[in-house]
Amino acid sequence: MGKLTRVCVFCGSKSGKKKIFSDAALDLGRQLGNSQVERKMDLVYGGGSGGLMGLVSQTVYDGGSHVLGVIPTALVPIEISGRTAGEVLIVSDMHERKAEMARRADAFIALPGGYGTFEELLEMITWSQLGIHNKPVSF
Ligand SMILES: CC(C)=CCNc1ncnc2c1ncn2[C@@H]1O[C@H](COP(=O)(O)O)[C@@H](O)[C@H]1O
Repeated sequence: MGKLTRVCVFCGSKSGKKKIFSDAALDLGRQLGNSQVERKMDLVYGGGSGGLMGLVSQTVYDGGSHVLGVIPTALVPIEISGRTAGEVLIVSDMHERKAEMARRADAFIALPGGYGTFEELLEMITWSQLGIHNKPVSF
């Protein structure tokens, strides 16, 4: 396995009811963005500006790592309100979004989320099982 430089994080478009969810998002964001930490990495994520997605992306960006959000055109008005942290790649549909996220990342991490997070995580696990990629998946 090559060096891990860019991680894809799947997580909720909402913050959820428990503080522990946003604590986990902040903690991961700080580790990825912090140059003092061995795990400093760039971020690929779903591009949303709210919920845990917004929290992780802003924290990684504030820490100084590169952030790329990948979002389908149709979801821009739904998942982006106000400013997003870092660069945004607008794609045509959900399939392209997942394919771009998978292609651009060296590893995948899922944080708490809803059905969307679950779907993304399971797809990366099944792609690994089928040998479509050989990248670590953690949750
Ligand atoms: C059309 C199609 C292929 C649907 C498959 N379903 C999905 N595939 C990929 N990402 C998704 C899907 N459903 C929701 N998401 C995304 O997953 C992210 C987290 O959603 P959630 O808050 O965990 O809920 C959101 O950005 C949401 O847009």
